[in-house]
Amino acid sequence: MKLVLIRHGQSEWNLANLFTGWTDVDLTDHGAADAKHAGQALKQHGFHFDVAYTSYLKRAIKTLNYVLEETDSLWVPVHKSWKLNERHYGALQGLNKQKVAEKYGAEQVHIWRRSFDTAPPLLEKEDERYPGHEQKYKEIPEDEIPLGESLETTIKRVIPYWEEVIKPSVRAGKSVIIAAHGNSLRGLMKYLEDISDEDIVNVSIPTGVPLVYELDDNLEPVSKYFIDQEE
Ligand SMILES: O=C(O)[C@@H](CO)OP(=O)(O)O
Repeated sequence: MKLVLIRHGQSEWNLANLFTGWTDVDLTDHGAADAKHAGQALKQHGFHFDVAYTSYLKRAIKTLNYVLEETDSLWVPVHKSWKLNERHYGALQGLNKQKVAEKYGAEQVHIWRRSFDTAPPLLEKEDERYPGHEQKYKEIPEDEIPLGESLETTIKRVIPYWEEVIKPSVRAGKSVIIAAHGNSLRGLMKYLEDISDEDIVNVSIPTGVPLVYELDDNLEPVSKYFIDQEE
């Protein structure tokens, strides 16, 4: 069985080097082109999909749509969930990564960006960036609306969604693609590959490049590879 993961193509805030998290920024033209190339590469390698999963954020949704279009799979059911959203970056959202590094030090910024269990500074509920103010998050119980997430707390929402919703589709033999984000996908990779809390610090995922897992009958990964968009 194969499972395809793809991080969205370059977003406006990737380009501007801003902490993004749940901020719903669009793809750049470059990001849209990356997503189309990813779809073309998947098609060349014989991929087609039966079902797709993505987040509530347009950079992932649009990336998925480009991939589905290029693989003649626009018809497939698409399931969206906030549980696949990027890690919420709390009070860092909207700040420039370089400027924050100048103020707090590169090491602190690396810890905020890549550590397993360090959360960013949290938002206040009165903050306009609080997700509870947005229509699309009205379904989330108030005590589950994040004020800022570590990778560890992101995993606590991503993995139940994988186990309860996505995994049954894979187990049923469906060809599944998940279009999501750097840190929601790092959380899933950590779980699938049993990567340690220490080693996950060194894992980053490129934008707009499909990552294929080949899974055995127990859905344990037996191999993984990126599909190069230039091929
Ligand atoms: O800003 C963000 O939300 C993420 C993804 O772009 O950044 P990083 O995990 O690389 O800090």
